[in-house]
Amino acid sequence: MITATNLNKHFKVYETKKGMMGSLASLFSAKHTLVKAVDDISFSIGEGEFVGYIGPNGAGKSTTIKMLSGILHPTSGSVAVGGLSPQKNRKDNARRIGIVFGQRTQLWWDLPLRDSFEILKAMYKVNDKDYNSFLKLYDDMLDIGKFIETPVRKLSLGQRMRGDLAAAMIHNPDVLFLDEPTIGLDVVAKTGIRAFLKELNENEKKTVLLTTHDMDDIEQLCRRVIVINHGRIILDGTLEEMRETIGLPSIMEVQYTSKPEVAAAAPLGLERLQWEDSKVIIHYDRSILSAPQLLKEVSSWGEPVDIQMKEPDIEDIIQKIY
Ligand SMILES: Nc1ncnc2c1ncn2[C@@H]1O[C@H](COP(=O)(O)OP(=O)(O)OP(=O)(O)O)[C@@H](O)[C@H]1O
Repeated sequence: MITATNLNKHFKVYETKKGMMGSLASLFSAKHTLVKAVDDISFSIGEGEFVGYIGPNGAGKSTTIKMLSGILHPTSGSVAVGGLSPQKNRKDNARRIGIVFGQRTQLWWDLPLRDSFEILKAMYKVNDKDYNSFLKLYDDMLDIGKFIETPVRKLSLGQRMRGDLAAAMIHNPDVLFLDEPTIGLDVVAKTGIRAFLKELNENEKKTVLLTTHDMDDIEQLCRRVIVINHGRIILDGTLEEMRETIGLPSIMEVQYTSKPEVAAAAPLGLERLQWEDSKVIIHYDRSILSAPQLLKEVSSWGEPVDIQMKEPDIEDIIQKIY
């Protein structure tokens, strides 16, 4: 369904000098550095897959998505969506894909949400019957009926994101590219968006490529993850394989009634300890040390009043892969 073959995108970044004369000189200077934003990557995603595309800031995720959606041309190599090149068949590709960039909106800021939908309906030449089914389905799944008459600028971030997701699906594409769709959302809004994406994949059979910095998105939605760093793929496999390869650390935060007395001899599997007054943050390898074993250990250090389990950030995971 989606393939990238020996894909490269290199950007020439020209050296800029300070001051007016410097800026003028830079115009004629040939000095530049080459940024290999995407560096010889290949992958293939089948119909109906839900794949997490993860990596630290500047890894090359957005650049890949921009090439898959036809916004950018590869320096070399190729991409195909449903067998077609997005660069050579921009219009056909646009009908087949939906895109959401969490940091930007494709909705018209001052218009009610419904007007944005109607503009997109006209752009994609969606007939009335399909449009009405779309409105019904997305009201059921995202509750958009509640705020469809509200100008986009007055929507909460969670509502705006739901509007953006619905807008990306107005022409019923088979493939969805999502670049950080849960960024900045609170827990409740994130849960709603995840439930919607799960339904879209499982019931509507959409193929999804998701970029996120939130490990919970990955855990709850993706069976497969592609990890990219410095433009290169460093891991492509199931979540279980990623866990095995990395020995994924888990985090437990324990709040005590007073400063705890941590035992000098750490149990096997405990990797890192951080103190913040009466709170202790523990990074541990759960393939060696189970949560119940750790709970028993931390209970002997003092009187816990609150215990929270956390997943590591994507950045922690990438660091661990290296
Ligand atoms: N138009 C451009 N000109 C020059 N360099 C660019 C351009 N676009 C991206 N880059 C560089 O390419 C690299 C990859 O950027 P990209 O936006 O794809 O990363 P990302 O993985 O999406 O990061 P983030 O998680 O921060 O969004 C970075 O070093 C970035 O500075």
